[in-house]
This record gives sequence, C-alpha cells and structure tokens, in this order.
Amino acid sequence: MIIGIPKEIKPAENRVGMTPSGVLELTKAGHTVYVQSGAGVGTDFFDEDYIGAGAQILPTIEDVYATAEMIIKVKEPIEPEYKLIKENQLLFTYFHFASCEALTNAMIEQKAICLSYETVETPDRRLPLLIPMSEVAGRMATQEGAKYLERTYRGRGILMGGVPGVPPARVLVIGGGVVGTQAAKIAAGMGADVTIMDLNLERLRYLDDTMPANVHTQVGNEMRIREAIQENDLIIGAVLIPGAKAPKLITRDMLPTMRQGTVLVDVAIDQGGCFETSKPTTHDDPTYIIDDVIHYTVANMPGAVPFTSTLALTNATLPYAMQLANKGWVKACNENSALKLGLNIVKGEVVYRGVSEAFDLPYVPVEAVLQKEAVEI
Ligand SMILES: NC(=O)C1=CN([C@@H]2O[C@H](COP(=O)(O)OP(=O)(O)OC[C@H]3O[C@@H](n4cnc5c(N)ncnc54)[C@H](O)[C@@H]3O)[C@@H](O)[C@H]2O)C=CC1
Ligand SMILES: CC(=O)C(=O)O
Ligand SMILES: [Mg+2]
Repeated sequence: MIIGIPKEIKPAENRVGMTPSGVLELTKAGHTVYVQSGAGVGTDFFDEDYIGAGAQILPTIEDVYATAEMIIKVKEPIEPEYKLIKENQLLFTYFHFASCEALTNAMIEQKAICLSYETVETPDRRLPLLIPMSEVAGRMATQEGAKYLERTYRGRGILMGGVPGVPPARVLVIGGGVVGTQAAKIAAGMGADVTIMDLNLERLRYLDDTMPANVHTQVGNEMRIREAIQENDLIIGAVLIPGAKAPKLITRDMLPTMRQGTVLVDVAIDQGGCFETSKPTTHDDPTYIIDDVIHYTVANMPGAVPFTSTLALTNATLPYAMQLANKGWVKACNENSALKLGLNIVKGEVVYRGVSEAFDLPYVPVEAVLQKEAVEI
C-alpha cells in the first residue's frame, strides 16, 4: 500500500504520525511510505532518519495527500487540509468528530474513509489508540494545573504538596479512567489531597485498592460535584463516553461558588469539554479566566511533549496500521472488531452512532457498509 505521513499543521502540534522505526517496519513489509519533508522535526526526527527507514520524502503536504492511499497522522484534519483529502482515501488519525460539526460535514463531503484512533475499541472495552495519549494528557493535566495554581498565573497560590505545618492542595479528578488515573497518580506523588469521582463503582473499587493513601474515591453526581468544587483547588475533567459529546458536569452557574484562583483543566475538551464554560485553546495561549476561575482547555495536550507522545502513539498504532496496509481496510476491519469500531465516516456515510447522534445525521450500520464493499471488491 502507498502510505503518506504529512506534517501536522495544527498550531503548536509537534507530534508526527509515525516514528522512523515504525516506518521501517512498514517498508520492510513491502509498503511504500512517503513522508512530507520536515514532518518529524518537532519530535527531533529528520528527513535522513526517514530515508534511512526506507521512506521517500515529498516536498509539500499537497504531494503527500495526492499520492497516498492511506494517510497516517496525529490530529484531526483542519480546514486547510479538508480539500486535500481524496475520495476513497483512508485516513487513520484522531478525529473527535462529535466536537466539530464542520469537520464532520467536510469528511462526509470528501467521501474519505475515516478511521478514528479514539474509537478503536477492543472487546474488553479498552481504547488502545487513545490510551497512550490519555496517559500523557493525564500526567500533564496535573503538571499544568500545578503551574496555573501559582499566583503569577492568578491561581490560588497554593503548593501541591504543602509543607510541614501547612496543608497540601486539594485536587478533584472527575472521571477515573486512563486520564483520571494518571492525573491522580501524579497529584498524589506531589503530595496533594486527591479525590477521584466516577459513576462506575467497580472502577472506584479498583482505584481504592491500587491508589496511594492520599487518593480517595467518590461516586460523582450533581450534588456531590456542587459541594466538592467549593473546596478543591485544582479540578481535572477526565470523563468520556466513547465517540460522543462529553456531558457538562460543571455548569456556568457553579463558577461563582468556587474560590478565587481555582484551576479547571478540561482534558475532555476534545470531545466538547465537560465544563459548560470550556472552549478549546492552544498551547500558544492555553488559559482564560471566567469569574476568577482559570480554565486550561488545550485539545492537543500531548503535542507539547512530542518526544514522549510520538513514540507512545507509534507503539500503539503500528500493529493496526500494519493490518490496514497488509489487508486493506475492508478485510482488516472485517477481521478485527476493534479496528471496525474505529470506522466513523465511510464514503459519505456516518457509521458511528455517537457521531450521528451529535449532529442528528443519518446513521448507517458499519456492517452494512463493509458488506457492500466486500461485494464490490
Ligand atoms: N485534551 C487532550 O489533549 C486529550 C484529551 N483526551 C480526552 O480525555 C478524555 C478521557 O479519556 P480517557 O481517560 O482515556 O477515557 P476513559 O474511558 O479511560 O475514562 C473515562 C471515565 O469517565 C467516566 N465517566 C463517564 N461519564 C461520567 C460522569 N458523568 N461522571 C463521572 N465519570 C464519568 C467513565 O466511567 C470512565 O471511567 C477523553 O475525552 C479523551 O479524548 C485524551 C488525550 C488527550
Ligand atoms: C487524544 C488527542 O486528542 C490528542 O492526543 O491530541
Ligand atoms: Mg485532543
């Protein structure tokens, strides 16, 4: 298969779709890989590294999209990329469709095959291609939150671990999945007093058994959230309903009840955000303040630590990319139910229910589309 790796053009996005070592595996398997010149520089991978891995370098993003059957990237395409995408081209990347109607409509119009990393789901309900970036974003959420708690940034001016004789900061993590667990682990390591809220009691049992003693668990409902936000210094939003818009758990009217300088980090922003006042920001200008509450809402947090993130992403995506390249998307998705669940939009049809519901678009079961394709092949 002919594979293309373009340079990411989202602001301050320094990751790249595949490391040279991942490219080497693809070229060894007989695939042709084109990499846009400079695609890896943000991660410290250079054209020579990709050439050494058997890739060919193309000068522009237009060349890569025009040449490749499968595009492997990191972030969802942004507006200038829409028109570069060809009919029947396979795009293997994050999309987060439910948070962006314009992207959804554009991909329907381009008639591409959109296989979203974030909805690839194994039978045990794990999201193997979201996990590595959630691990990064969860750990970063605490790191960033701790920074914005400093008074310089108009935060509460409280040190995460306190000092002997002065209590530590209080951290509330809403959503105890991958992001929430990693965020809580780092906050606990810094000495904060941490609470994780989730709706899933089994998950809370597991966290209670495995987390350090300064992490507590609580079932999260509206009343408990209303109470907790008044006493916590850093609040991290980490909920997910796969493929769907995030529920709004902290509403606008709750902000005045929080203490001045409270920091909200909404990691779920890529699915629309779980705080009503969240709107996406970028690493260049990551925060804004409403009612003296600091909001950090960067939708591509792992982009700031590209070395860790690109390696972690390729570790997870390569086995799936290899299946797609070796078998073609129809056979690969028919034979691997996890990959099949990654299909969100196929040649103009929405085949993922969460996306169709987000924008009231007609839903076509993915099996019907795969059957039709298999007949045509
Ligand atoms: N901003 C960024 O750069 C990044 C954002 N993310 C996003 O972070 C979010 C969380 O991802 P993961 O931790 O991997 O998901 P996950 O599926 O591992 O965990 C989500 C947790 O939220 C819980 N939950 C769902 N609804 C809830 C509610 N109403 N109240 C309390 N808990 C609730 C679930 O029970 C689950 O334990 C996703 O939207 C993901 O896309 C992930 C990586 C990077
Ligand atoms: C998961 C995601 O949106 C990211 O890594 O940017
Ligand atoms: Mg994101």
